[in-house]
Amino acid sequence: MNRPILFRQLFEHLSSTYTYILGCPITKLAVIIDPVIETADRDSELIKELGLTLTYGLNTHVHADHKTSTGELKKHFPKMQSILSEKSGARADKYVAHGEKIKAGNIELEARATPGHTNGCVTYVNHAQGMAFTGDALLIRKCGRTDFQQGDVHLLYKSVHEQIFSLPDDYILYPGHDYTGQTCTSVAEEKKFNKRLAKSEEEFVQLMKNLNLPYPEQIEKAVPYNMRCG
Ligand SMILES: N[C@@H](CCC(=O)N[C@@H](CSS)C(=O)NCC(=O)O)C(=O)O
Repeated sequence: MNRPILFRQLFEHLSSTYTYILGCPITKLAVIIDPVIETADRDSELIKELGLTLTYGLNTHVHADHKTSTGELKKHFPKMQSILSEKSGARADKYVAHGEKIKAGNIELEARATPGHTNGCVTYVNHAQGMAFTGDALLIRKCGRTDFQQGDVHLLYKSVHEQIFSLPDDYILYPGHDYTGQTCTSVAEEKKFNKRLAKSEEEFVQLMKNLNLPYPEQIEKAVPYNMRCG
């Protein structure tokens, strides 16, 4: 019998960020996706309680709204390597290219480049469990903004349609944030109900131009920190 993977979805309330832990039940090797500095102690304690050893700390992109805790987590798990897209232009221990696979025991994540929110955004797909971690490329019923960090509205539309909406309808999508209390969605739901991306490209571009969102509160500290944090 195939034993299920260990999986946790964790929330950091200052930036409304989701952090994910995926662990192999046999080898006890694990990865963490988008960990936040404020919750580094909570996350490392949980990983230890679950008997896991972190091998990789993945940032889906260079975050603008919070500091990553991959640097902090390396103090608890010295063998852990931080990972970012090769297109991120930031410091990391290892860089991933589109199509590359990240493995930790029986956990396998396919890196799919989904630029547009930033140029180094990656969606990680776990085909065995039918899950994808979209970072800020796709949020539940909406998507990441495109007004800073090399944001590109046309590229985001293409990324989501070609790399996320092309996944099987029943794959569960786990976002980088949610501001309304929701936790996950599915490819079928987002293709039908996403208020931005279920529209034509022209409508999407107009809508994104008129979002008028204030900049994230931590942007000035977070971006330079995340650019140099390995
Ligand atoms: N108020 C938050 C920032 C909210 C925000 O801008 N979120 C980003 C993702 S983090 S850079 C985004 O793309 N939002 C899209 C949207 O439509 O909400 C803070 O100050 O941290």
